[in-house]
Amino acid sequence: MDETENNDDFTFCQVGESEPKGLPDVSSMSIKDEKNSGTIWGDNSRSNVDSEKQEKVGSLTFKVIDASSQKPSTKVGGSNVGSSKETKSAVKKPATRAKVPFQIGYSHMDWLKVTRTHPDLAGLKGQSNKRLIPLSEVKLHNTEDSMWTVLKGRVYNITPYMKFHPGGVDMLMKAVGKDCTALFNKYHAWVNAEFMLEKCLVGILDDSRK
Ligand code: HEM
Repeated sequence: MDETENNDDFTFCQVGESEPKGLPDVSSMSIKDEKNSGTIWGDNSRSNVDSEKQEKVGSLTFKVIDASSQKPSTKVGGSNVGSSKETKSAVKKPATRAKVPFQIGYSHMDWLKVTRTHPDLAGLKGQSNKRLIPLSEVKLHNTEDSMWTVLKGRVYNITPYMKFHPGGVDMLMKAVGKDCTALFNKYHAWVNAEFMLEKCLVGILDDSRK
């Protein structure tokens, strides 16, 4: 078989015998039951804890330990094990992502089909999509029949994409007539909009003009 057809491209890495340097010896550590010791850190590390209080989130009860005056003696790879900051950040609620009901005919695949079949999604009517466009012109396109946005320095006509947006029309409306790069990155920096909106490109943002 030709070597280029060979799918067997796994990379194996040999694990050496020696212990990695700079890590604590975990074999000597022990995790004690709450009933016996009250903590999983063992007795020594608790001696300079400032205060300890019980807190409740939903059905979970946990202890918040304020060790702010503790010296950073147990640093491993840049993180201070058992610091009060870390203990508290575990309590932080995760950001909720509202699920938008899926509409038949408006899936990602449906959108891709539209981009392949529609002759002029951007509404260019023969104009070049390399034209330099000032933000003032983008701002004018905030009506239902023409909605423009700026994303990463490019100007798009997102009117045809509205109903296909998995985050919903209302969310995408926040992008209309302005630069939505920050919002876009906040919600989904991983989305390849350059590819998805390729056919909606109307021009390049002109930074030199207002
Ligand atoms: C302008 C270009 C945009 C494109 C091409 C786009 C595309 C997408 C895509 C492909 C998803 C699904 C991502 C996934 O499931 O991992 C998504 C979800 C989402 N988008 Fe956008 N988006 C854009 C702008 C925005 C803006 C400006 C906002 C906020 C104001 C926003 C808010 C959201 C939210 C909240 C979701 C999550 C919906 C869910 O989890 O069900 N998007 N978007």
